[in-house]
Amino acid sequence: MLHSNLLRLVARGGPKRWMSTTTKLTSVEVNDKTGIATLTLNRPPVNSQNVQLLVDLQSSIGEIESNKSRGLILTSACSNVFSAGLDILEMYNTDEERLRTIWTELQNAWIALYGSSLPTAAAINGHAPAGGCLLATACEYRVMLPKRLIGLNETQLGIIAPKWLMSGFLNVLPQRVAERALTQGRLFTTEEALAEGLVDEIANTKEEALEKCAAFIGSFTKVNPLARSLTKLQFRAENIKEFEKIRKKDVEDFVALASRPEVQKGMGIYLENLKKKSKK
Ligand SMILES: CCCC/C=C\CC(=O)SCCNC(=O)CCNC(=O)[C@H](O)C(C)(C)COP(=O)(O)OP(=O)(O)OC[C@H]1O[C@@H](n2cnc3c(N)ncnc32)[C@H](O)[C@@H]1OP(=O)(O)O
Repeated sequence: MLHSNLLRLVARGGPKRWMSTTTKLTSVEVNDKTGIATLTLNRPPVNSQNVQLLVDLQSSIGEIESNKSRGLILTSACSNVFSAGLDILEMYNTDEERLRTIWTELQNAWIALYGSSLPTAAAINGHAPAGGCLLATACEYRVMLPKRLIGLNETQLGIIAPKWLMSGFLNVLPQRVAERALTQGRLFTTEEALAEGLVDEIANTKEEALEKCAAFIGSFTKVNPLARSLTKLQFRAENIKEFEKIRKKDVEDFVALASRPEVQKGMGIYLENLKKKSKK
């Protein structure tokens, strides 16, 4: 009996169980041994964040919080991209109501992750521009694969990242470095990101990145969970309060900006260039 149970565990790749299926654009797997949940973004080819991905992400975070996991690791099912940020195709040539929904769900996903009381870590197994960087910096710890890119490149698209979107970035980078990077729309290589403190460690494989994230979460084993989470949230309270004050206006500001003809035109050109590059 014991032997056949062990064989089943080995066949499943160790003491893991699936908590939700991949019919959604995210999936959750909890390691029975460590109690740590891995939340995987699964929208190939680049995990661009459409409304559904953002809604599924919130639902997976809620699931992990309610199943009493010990921590959350965010990662990607795409081989070379953590997340390419907001789905530009969804923002291009659309109506104001859709833009309102996109931005509201981005806000909801960010606050669910940034304000989570659980220990959170990102195993950044690929590029993480814009909204990808937003999710990674909403976590408490980041481990990234070599020779990938991460940063907030919004100004390159002719758009302005609002204050809340910069919060995580500003939590980890000195103001001087953050200001320069944001105004330049700079994407950091993994190695530059490590040198500046934007990521905490480099790992050579996704598995190693997941292990390093799990070790970070494991470092809280001897800390009282309530004391830990209240301390974390004290650090984040000011940013969360400021965000709550402006969140409705921020949606309307985004809709006004994103529907401007010159911004729409810029998105069209940006998309065309992306497509040209991917066909090369
Ligand atoms: C007023 C608006 C405010 C918006 C504010 C904020 C935040 C945002 O998140 S805006 C999104 C900004 N994102 C980017 O600038 C990233 C763009 N993508 C890339 O740089 C690369 O794709 C990336 C480095 C992530 C990956 O490179 P590759 O692995 O080489 O993949 P490809 O470039 O070949 O892409 C494959 C395929 O995906 C399409 N794609 C890529 N990114 C997006 C995106 N963000 N939205 C929609 N579609 C995207 C790309 O065009 C290719 O499509 P096909 O040509 O049809 O294969």
